[in-house]
Amino acid sequence: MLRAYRSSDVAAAERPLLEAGVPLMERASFAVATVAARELKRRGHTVTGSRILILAGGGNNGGDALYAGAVLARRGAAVDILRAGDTVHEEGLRAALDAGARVLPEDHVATAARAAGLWIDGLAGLGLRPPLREPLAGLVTLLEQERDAAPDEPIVIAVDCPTGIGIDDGGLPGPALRATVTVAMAVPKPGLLAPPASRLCGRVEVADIGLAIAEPPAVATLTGADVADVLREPDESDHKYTRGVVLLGTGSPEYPGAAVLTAGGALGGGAGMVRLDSPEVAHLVLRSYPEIVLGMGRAQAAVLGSGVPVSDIERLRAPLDRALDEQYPVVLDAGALALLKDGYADLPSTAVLTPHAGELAELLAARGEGLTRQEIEAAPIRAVRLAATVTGATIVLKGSTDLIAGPDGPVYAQPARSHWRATAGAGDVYAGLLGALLAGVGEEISRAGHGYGQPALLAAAASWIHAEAAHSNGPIRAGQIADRIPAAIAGALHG
Ligand SMILES: NC(=O)C1=CN([C@@H]2O[C@H](COP(=O)(O)OP(=O)(O)OC[C@H]3O[C@@H](n4cnc5c(N)ncnc54)[C@H](O)[C@@H]3O)[C@@H](O)[C@H]2O)[C@@H](O)CC1
Ligand SMILES: Nc1ncnc2c1ncn2[C@@H]1O[C@H](COP(=O)(O)OP(=O)(O)O)[C@@H](O)[C@H]1O
Ligand SMILES: [K+]
Repeated sequence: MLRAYRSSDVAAAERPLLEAGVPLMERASFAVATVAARELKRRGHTVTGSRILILAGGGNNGGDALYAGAVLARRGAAVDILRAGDTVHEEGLRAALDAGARVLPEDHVATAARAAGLWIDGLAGLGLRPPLREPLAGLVTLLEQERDAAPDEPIVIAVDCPTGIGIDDGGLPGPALRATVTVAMAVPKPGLLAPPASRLCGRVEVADIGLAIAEPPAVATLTGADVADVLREPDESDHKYTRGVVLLGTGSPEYPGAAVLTAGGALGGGAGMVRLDSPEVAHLVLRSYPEIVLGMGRAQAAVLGSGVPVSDIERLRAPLDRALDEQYPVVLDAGALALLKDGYADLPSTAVLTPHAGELAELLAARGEGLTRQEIEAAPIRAVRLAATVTGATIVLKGSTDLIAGPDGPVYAQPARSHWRATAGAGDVYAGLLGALLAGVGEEISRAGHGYGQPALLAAAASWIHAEAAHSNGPIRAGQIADRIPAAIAGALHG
């Protein structure tokens, strides 16, 4: 699991080590220089003979970059230093100059940026409160223009974070310097995992500088190994009912395919049985999946609303009330979200809402929290947390990176592996898959009260599986994503 911590938690953990004289900056700069050398090699270059631009701001982030410049200059690189800030880390600057680096005159920035094959962004790190002020804002804008104009894009190594991003909230309130690789010191910070800031980070590498943080993470990303831990494999004591029954209240004459796709997601996700309570489209679903059973009945989880138009949502009220009364998990998608606009003031965390940004804006507006779709997209971590707090439910904000928040615990940020996933019906497949995961541990969830944390963890696991199943170098249909879920699960369980 990638665990991201707020900058204040990182600073608090660093303090005693710095007071004890632990050379954190030396370790950090060595990690940056190592990554820089490796990236040059990947492109067929050597450190010797390469031209490198060190962007040194006034804080310790600039210090890291200057010491990294010293290491690279000693290894034969031609290193130019851009002093951005009235003061820079003096020892770092001396080390770089002693190793043969040179300080650029101010009016040479554009020329030096164009000449360098690799830039090290040490303009600002954890101490930054965006948006950038002048002169940094102008400098970053100029560098971005130079990069766009360059025939060969330079490699940009961000020290700790791309300068300008919202480190703790994932926002992008102004200009920021996009990176090829971000070398996160000790731990990632929330903006490295969560959009929109995460889109500027390139590949995130974590440098072990010997710092451990005990606090719970603010944002986390599951890996395949975490998903394997979360899934319960059937054993000799299982039968279809213990595996979990998923009840679908999905699809309608207007959107019949949604019933097929949620059924595909639930069956692919390993439900012991899938029941369908949508008589008007039952025959269509049976044609694709003869495994499904028709009608209401006992269930360990329900999936409601995918492909149900607002004109028809009253039919979802009975299955929703039943899930809430019997305390089993329920996924509320599309049409079912409209049902929540009146009443249902206090939902349990076992109700999992799966809106995209537009649906989340409507849901929040109905609860007196006026956030536009654009505001949600600009600060989505804040929006999912807010939605979880005001509803009590678990929220999955679907997008290029799915963001998942429960009433407590971290926000999970699960990135897509391919943007071909953005196709009609992919969300329906997700809803069905999530239903299967929730049903498989449904009994455990109800027994542990409302199982805080657990539904969010399972929703994050479903996002990982969905992203894996949708991984593709070319177009993919939602039905194909459903078909590839079993292989994605097998891959998580058995590599
Ligand atoms: N704390 C430490 O001693 C260690 C820190 N490390 C590095 O140090 C960094 C943190 O160092 P600092 O706390 O010095 O912070 P920074 O290096 O991020 O310095 C903040 C600088 O940005 C400027 N700034 C802040 N907001 C601005 C805005 N909106 N517009 C323009 N300028 C702005 C400040 O005036 C200051 O010069 C980490 O990210 C990491 O790279 C590592 O060396 C490991 C040890
Ligand atoms: N840019 C993107 N890249 C990858 N996946 C995306 C992107 N945008 C959205 N998605 C995914 O596509 C799906 C869209 O779901 P949704 O909006 O409910 O559409 P539908 O109702 O047609 O299924 C979600 O699983 C979401 O995570
Ligand atoms: K930086």
